[in-house]
Parts: sequence; C-alpha cells; structure tokens
Amino acid sequence: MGKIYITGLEVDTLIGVYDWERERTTQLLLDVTLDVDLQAAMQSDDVADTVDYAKVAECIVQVGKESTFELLEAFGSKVMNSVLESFPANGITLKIVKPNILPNARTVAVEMSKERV
Ligand SMILES: Nc1nc2c(c(=O)[nH]1)N=C([C@H](O)[C@@H](O)CO)CN2
Repeated sequence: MGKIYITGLEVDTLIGVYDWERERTTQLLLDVTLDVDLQAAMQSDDVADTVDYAKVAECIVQVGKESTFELLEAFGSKVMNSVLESFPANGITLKIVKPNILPNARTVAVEMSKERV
C-alpha cells in the first residue's frame, strides 16, 4: 500500500450559500491523498501500473467546472465519488480550502474521507 498526494490544486467552481457567491466562480485549493497499491509501479516503472496524479488533477478540475454546489461538503462528496469511480484508489482524503471568504480569517476548510466499498 502507499499514498499519492496532490496539494494546493487550484479549482475554480461556482460555490457558496449566498447570492453574491453565485455571481461568479470561486477558486478553491484542494489537498488530495489517495490510498493506492504502489507495488506494481515500483517494479515496472510504468505509469499505467499506478494512479496517474496528473489525470486525477484533470478529473477534479473538470468536476469543478461542471458543479454548482452551495456547500464545500457537497462539492467534496462529488469530487471523492468521481475520483473513486475513475481511478483504482482504495480510498481518498480530501481537504478543501476556501481562502479569503471570512473577514477575520485567512482561510476556511473542510476535510473528508471515503473508502472504496
Ligand atoms: N460547513 C460549511 N459552512 C459554511 C459553508 C460551507 O460550505 N460549509 N459556506 C458558507 C458560505 O458559502 C461562505 O462561503 C461564506 O460565508 C458559510 N458556511
């Protein structure tokens, strides 16, 4: 078993509870941790034997383009389901950071995890 990380992935999406948040997209920063069996790629040196983190990043950016959720939690659920449907990861942990949204905080964030069933 092993882990693959993507940190600080910039994802533009329409998200937010309030009317002013629904007038334009917001940039979120995503940290993604995938539980992956790395043994085959460690032997073969072939990207086909692992989860290609570039393709995972593309998938997540695309989910952002197509989504219009209000809550980070709902957006995160969609991201985790899309990644687990498209890639052979055994689990995913996702932290979603929303910068500069509260007047007295640098960022807000939610973190969630999902195992393949
Ligand atoms: N737990 C959450 N709380 C809030 C969210 C959210 O996505 N999850 N969102 C908002 C607003 O959209 C925020 O961006 C501005 O206050 C409020 N609380």
